[in-house]
Amino acid sequence: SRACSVSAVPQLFDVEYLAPVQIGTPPQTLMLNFDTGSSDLWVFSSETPLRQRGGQDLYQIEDSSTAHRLGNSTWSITYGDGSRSSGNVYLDSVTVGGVNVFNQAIESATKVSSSFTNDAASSGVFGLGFDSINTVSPVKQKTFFSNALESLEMGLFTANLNKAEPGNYNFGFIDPTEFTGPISFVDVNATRGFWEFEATGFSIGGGGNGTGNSTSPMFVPVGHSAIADTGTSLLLIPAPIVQAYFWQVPGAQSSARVGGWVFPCNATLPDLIMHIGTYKAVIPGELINYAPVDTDSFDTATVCYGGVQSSSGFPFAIYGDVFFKAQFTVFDVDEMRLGFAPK
Ligand SMILES: CC[C@H](C)[C@H](NC(=O)[C@H](C)NC(=O)[C@@H](CCSC)NC[C@@H](N)Cc1ccccc1)C(=O)O
Repeated sequence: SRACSVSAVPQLFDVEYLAPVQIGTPPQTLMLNFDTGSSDLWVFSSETPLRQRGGQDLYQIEDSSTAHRLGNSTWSITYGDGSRSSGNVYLDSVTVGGVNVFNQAIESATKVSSSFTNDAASSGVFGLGFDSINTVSPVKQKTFFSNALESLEMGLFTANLNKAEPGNYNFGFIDPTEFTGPISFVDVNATRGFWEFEATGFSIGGGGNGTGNSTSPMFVPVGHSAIADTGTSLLLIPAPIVQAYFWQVPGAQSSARVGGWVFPCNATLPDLIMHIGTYKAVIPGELINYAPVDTDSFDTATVCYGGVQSSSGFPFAIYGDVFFKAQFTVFDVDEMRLGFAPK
């Protein structure tokens, strides 16, 4: 089929969104982390050492009649959070929501780091970045989207993620029921292999309880490069913006112990508006209350962790799932652009 849709299921605290992928013949369905911030499709498999498994469903290579080894090829990937995995490469049939790619490179893990072992729900990562950063050696392999492109109605896919309930990824078409108003587009720079774009600044909106000030909030021109990364949970942006935001929240502080900005869970959080070209991406305050850090047994006040944190340490901002819960996003490789619309 020339288009497809697949559900995106949030895990606890929306830390990641997993989608079902069929691999091999007969089809084996695995839940994979759809990640626009990387370009390797890798899975836990029958080659993953027993002590590095943690209950994940596995790609049983020997059970697939269409699997064949990609000779003397290996892969090895490191992610921004320090997690890593590596292994061998097979070609096999992959189907997502009914769209099939016959000889998709599937990277079988013979080694994974502990954060992957400890994540029982995820059987691997489904890269949706640009082929240039695929790690297979000696010959880089293409992503599913890249391989499926010629058979898709339109050369794009969309992300429609939700807080604590399933959303979906669509390939080859834009579903007008998933957003409101016109889609605003911004150019993509794929030089670093990511869906990279330029944001121009921010403003801080009214509180969640409609106490927004009568005049429109002041635009602050803190321009920055950013990548659209569905594989990152939070919205990581320049420290001055995060500071200015949490200075509006009584009791908020940047905690070295916790490793980021925290605040009283009963705080009313203002909206954060990221300006991208002429588009104003509103992230409602309630999405910025990411999760409780801990409950102080001596009083009801609990400490909560910000869904917006600093991107210092990275060469760009990382617009992760907190952003995609608020904005319908189009990843358009035909026109090399990203599209955003309110939901
Ligand atoms: C430290 C490694 C740097 C970041 C770089 N690696 C990358 O850029 C990789 C491809 N992408 C990533 O590490 C990031 C994007 C760049 S962050 C600087 N996205 C993917 C990540 N969020 C997905 C993930 C999924 C599940 C578990 C953890 C992480 C490299 O290999 O050089």
